[in-house]
Amino acid sequence: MNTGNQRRSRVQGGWAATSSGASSRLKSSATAVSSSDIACSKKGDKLPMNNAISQKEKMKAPIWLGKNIDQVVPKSKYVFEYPEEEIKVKPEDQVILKPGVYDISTEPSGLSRLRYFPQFIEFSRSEAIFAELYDSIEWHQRYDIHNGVHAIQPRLTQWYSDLPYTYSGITVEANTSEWPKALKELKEQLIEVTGIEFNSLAANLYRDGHDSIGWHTDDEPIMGKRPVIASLSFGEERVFELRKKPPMNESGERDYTYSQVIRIPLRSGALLIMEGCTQLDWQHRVPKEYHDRGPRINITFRVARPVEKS
Ligand SMILES: O=C(O)CCC(=O)C(=O)O
Ligand SMILES: [Fe+2]
Repeated sequence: MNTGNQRRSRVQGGWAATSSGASSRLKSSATAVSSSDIACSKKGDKLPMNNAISQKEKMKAPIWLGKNIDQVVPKSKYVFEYPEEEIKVKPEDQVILKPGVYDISTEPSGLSRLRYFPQFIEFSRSEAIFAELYDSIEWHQRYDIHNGVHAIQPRLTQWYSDLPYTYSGITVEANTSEWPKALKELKEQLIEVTGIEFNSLAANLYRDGHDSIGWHTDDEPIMGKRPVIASLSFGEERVFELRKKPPMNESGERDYTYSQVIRIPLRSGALLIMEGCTQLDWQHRVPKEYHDRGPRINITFRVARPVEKS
């Protein structure tokens, strides 16, 4: 509502500016605009009195106060301003199907590298190995601890190493029992092709499509900072997924909504080697599947060394 000393004239849907009000603001910010330009007044019309707007009103008068159809709009008013909020776009999921060496990220921490050999072991041998491992490994049902709560692992496992292994809140004791023959042979074959002296292994038996392993990293201290992990698969094909770790927020949490995801089908006889910073900068998992899947065995060869106490 206009009060006596705040009176302005309404002209064709806009507020008629005063020479000392909005018009003076426009003059100072762009090319000089005369009061007749601004007010679209007929000759002889009276412009509102300058002193009709209080000093306070002039200060808070909105920028569009003097806008009118004849007004020359200073270009600078339409300069595009970038939104302050960061716009995040989730990169498209990638699928790796061809054999090769894949450098999946380069962070300040270093390079994360995968080596993928879909048919490292020929099919008939891999099926024979599956049968041998299924029968000869003493499979265990273990539990994870999440936030103090025990949860049954949706798979069976075994660990072979002179050292105990701690992950997901549980410690699996060292297991110095003799390795099944197939595992000894596979270890020698991998040492030969990689030059890495693997000395430990974790075995998983996924009984069907409902068995899985959740997002995790194999970053147990006994494996060192940039472990090389060689993973062999036998039996039913399952999809192995990796997702990039985003930076932590102020509360130490990570939001994976926009993370890059890589999928790799691991069929019987496939070898996948994770190395460099893959355990630092990425997580991996084998998700549940909702259609029929037969059993699958996965063996991950690792190098475990006692952790030096500082
Ligand atoms: O089953 C797989 O392919 C992965 C197993 C794994 O990530 C693990 O044992 O840490
Ligand atoms: Fe793992």
